[in-house]
Amino acid sequence: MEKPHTDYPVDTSPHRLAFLGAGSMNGAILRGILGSGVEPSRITATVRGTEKARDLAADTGVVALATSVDADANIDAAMGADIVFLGVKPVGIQELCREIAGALRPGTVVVSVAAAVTIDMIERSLAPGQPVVRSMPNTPLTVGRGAVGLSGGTHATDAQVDAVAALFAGSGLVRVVPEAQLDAVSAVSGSGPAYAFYLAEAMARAGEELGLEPTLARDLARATVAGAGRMLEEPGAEPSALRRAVTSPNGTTERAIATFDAEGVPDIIARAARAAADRAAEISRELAG
Ligand SMILES: NC(=O)C1=CN([C@@H]2O[C@H](COP(=O)(O)OP(=O)(O)OC[C@H]3O[C@@H](n4cnc5c(N)ncnc54)[C@H](OP(=O)(O)O)[C@@H]3O)[C@@H](O)[C@H]2O)C=CC1
Ligand SMILES: O=C(O)[C@@H]1CCC=N1
Repeated sequence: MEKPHTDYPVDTSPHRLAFLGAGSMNGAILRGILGSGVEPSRITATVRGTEKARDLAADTGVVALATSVDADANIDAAMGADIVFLGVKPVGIQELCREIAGALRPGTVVVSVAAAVTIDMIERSLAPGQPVVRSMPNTPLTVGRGAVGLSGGTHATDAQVDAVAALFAGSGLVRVVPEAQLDAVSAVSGSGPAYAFYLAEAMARAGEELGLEPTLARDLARATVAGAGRMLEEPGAEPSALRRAVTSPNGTTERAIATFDAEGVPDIIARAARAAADRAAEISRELAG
């Protein structure tokens, strides 16, 4: 797989990894890491359902355990691991931490991918001194095109944060940020793939309204959003310059962009991102009780 832009060397060390919860997000991280060349034999994953565990093992080659039939699955997976990725919903993170706390070695790094669960909440649910990294990844990691913000906890050394960054680096852009910025990262890149897919959905509907066959409208929209995204990966690519290159003076695109501007689309996007960040803060308050 072609390597995305990153400032971190890609991990080549023989860490053993555990993915506790392997749904949309942890599943995407797992597949991205495998795509960057990490051996499946280094990875144990857990899910609740047996069928999901079977499918995951068949699809990826990792060991996949189901908590519904093996009550100790999370403990068994965490016990041998150097780095443990917590990939359950925010409301389940602290309980999962308490479940595995006694199985972790002092040097095992616990990486949360959950929105809104603070480092403090995670550290308080683990043994004192356990290294924690809080991350905000996104699902394009699965195709090696992710974006990840991460922050080290109180007991995580720079080397441990770098080791986690290096794991992500094989499948996406990685930036270490202050924890206070992670809700903003979530609002831009964590949720961001959904915004791009939403645009593709809306463009397809617009094509249909203009008389295109539904399949044609969907294919055109999909190819266009994917193609535009690919252009943004070229060295030195600037969204505004690429947009201007499509926009002929007094042409068709100019009329479309003027409509977006007149309808306040940039403001709507800013308000949507603000709503996402506010929701993260709200979930943090709910979890803190
Ligand atoms: N989806 C996204 O784009 C992003 C998600 N996140 C974060 O990722 C986390 C997971 O979200 P997402 O992947 O969307 O959710 P999913 O529901 O897709 O995945 C959750 C996974 O956790 C498993 N699971 C639930 N409880 C347990 C348990 N006690 N032990 C082991 N496995 C368990 C589920 O198993 P089963 O499948 O068998 O039910 C499932 O595989 C959330 O905290 C979210 O904030 C962060 C950034 C982006
Ligand atoms: O929607 C959510 O809560 C998660 C966090 C960012 C993307 N998905």
